[in-house]
Amino acid sequence: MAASQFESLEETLEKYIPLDELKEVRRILFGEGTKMLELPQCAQEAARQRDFQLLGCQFGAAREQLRPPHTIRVGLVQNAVVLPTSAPIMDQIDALHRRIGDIVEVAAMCGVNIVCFQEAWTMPFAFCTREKVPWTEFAESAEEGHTTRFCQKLAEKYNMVVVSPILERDESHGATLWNTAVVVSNSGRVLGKSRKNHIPRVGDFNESTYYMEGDTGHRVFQTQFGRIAVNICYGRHHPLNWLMYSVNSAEIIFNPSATIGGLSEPMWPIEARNAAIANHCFTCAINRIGTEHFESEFTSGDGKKAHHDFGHFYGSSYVAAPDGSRSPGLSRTRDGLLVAELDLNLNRQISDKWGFKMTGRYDMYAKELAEAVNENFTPNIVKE
Ligand SMILES: NC(=O)NCCC(=O)O
Repeated sequence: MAASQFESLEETLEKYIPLDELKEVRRILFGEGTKMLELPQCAQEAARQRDFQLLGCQFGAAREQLRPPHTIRVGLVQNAVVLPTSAPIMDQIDALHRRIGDIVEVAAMCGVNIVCFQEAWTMPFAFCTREKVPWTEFAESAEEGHTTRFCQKLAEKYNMVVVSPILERDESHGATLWNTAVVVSNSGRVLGKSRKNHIPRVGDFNESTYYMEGDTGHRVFQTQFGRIAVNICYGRHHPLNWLMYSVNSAEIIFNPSATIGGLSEPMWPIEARNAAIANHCFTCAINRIGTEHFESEFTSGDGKKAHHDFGHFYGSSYVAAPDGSRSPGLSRTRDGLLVAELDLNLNRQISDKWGFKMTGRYDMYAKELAEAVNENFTPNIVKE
């Protein structure tokens, strides 16, 4: 079966594992913390009509005497591009706006407080081509662009924080390009932006042709619903990147991504989940779906034949919790909305239990790392 047809690991497990063993398999693979979340009938019907998967799950926390539950809902959106990559740029962007508008309306029916879209959601993931034209024309101002205006309308209409990862054009700094997530508050105002810290140089991910490593550090955004941060795609391979958002007190770290089966699929279920465990926070990993075809052939610089596509973006978006549990993944092949209810009290409860923030030797790591980046560093190896 082709990768682009295999629906999901969860579906295969359910199909073939006997019911009495499935419970244990699920406990070991996904942890005990997640329950399915009942979503309104009208939302389910709308998702069916609009042809996307709608999945709900719930992460609880123990009741406390002094703090009320801190329950909020996040929405993770994964989607394929709507029009061919050769269509006029504005038509491609507007078609994606319409698709996302339809999905966000359903997120609102499900009571979502914070929604996050996939990396560079307004465009095909064209960086594999290394062509500047026409792809750089998809770039927009983070503060005043057409897409930010669109997200502001959604945010205000639905009282929802919107995390919108785009290709940014920064006119104030020499019209430079960045891979940026814009965070729009539920008031409709732009709260700020966070740029991708780590730029891939692997396989067909030739993004360094277009933009450089981000300069916004590890900022965290205080929203009405909780403190959030955005670790864009390739940053998920860097445990210290996750750590630094957590050092700045993020309660939820979103990881909008674009990645393909041939490259990263076995790593996908582990990295964001491990980050949730290691940092006592929630993480939300989002990946696009589909196969995007580009008119000009490009090579991967590996001696193999030139080709017109990247391979299959495998979706599988999921939420992971600090206790090690995780939601089921969305489909590998369909557009989808994952609605997850989180009790953010779980973060401190797990921190009190495991104490990684206490047992972590940050002073020692900081000192040794400061030495390691020194020009005269020699590795600390004991030899006979
Ligand atoms: N978009 C992006 O950074 N992809 C790189 C490949 C990966 O991280 O799996």
